[in-house]
Amino acid sequence: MAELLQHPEIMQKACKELGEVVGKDNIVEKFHIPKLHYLDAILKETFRLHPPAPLVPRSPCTTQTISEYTIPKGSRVLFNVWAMQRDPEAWEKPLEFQPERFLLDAGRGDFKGNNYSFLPFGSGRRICPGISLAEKMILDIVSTLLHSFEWNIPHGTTLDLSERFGFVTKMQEPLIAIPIAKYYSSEHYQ
Ligand code: HEM
Repeated sequence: MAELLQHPEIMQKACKELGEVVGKDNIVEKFHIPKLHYLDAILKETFRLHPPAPLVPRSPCTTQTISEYTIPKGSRVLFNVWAMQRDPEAWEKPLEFQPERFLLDAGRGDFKGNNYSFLPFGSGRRICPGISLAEKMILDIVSTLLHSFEWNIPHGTTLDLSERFGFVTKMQEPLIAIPIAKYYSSEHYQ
């Protein structure tokens, strides 16, 4: 939501897609979600720039040598997914919020951990088992928020997208956004 408020043109495109797929005075339902390709690209771009779990831990069960590094058995290794997903060698204009990059190359947004420059849910045998639940819930919630309300930040304020680094990434300052009802009928909000 913060990135969308920062990029009104992207928010507008997402709302246009919702208007076409869901219809102006209908509520979002489960069968609409797989048709929301642009919103899905927004979710992937958000996970790329702001992975909720920025460090993925591993511990080798035997001593391993990778390039000139020896990693002793049992040591704690943290994969910095946050940095990997902003690597300029893997991503064009890595610091820009551009959902289109996932529309042009759908394989890049694979959550299964096969693409080592995009690992928001980890990879391998300890990969997150909640991927499909998380993806469905977030798309369900964000699509409903966008389709039901127009969003603005409070007058005279600016958005601060800086993050608090930790086990789970959070915004440094909580997002404050003001909803304005979009539907004519109040039934939709009950
Ligand atoms: C935005 C949503 C979520 C994100 C970004 C996320 C991310 C992650 C990541 C990065 C890992 C570590 C994977 C690895 O070590 O390779 C993980 C592990 C795990 N996640 Fe999630 N997760 C999310 C939601 C969920 C949900 C909804 C559930 C359960 C309903 C869940 C259950 C788990 C469990 C049980 C593990 C540990 C798996 C293991 O160690 O074998 N996660 N998650």
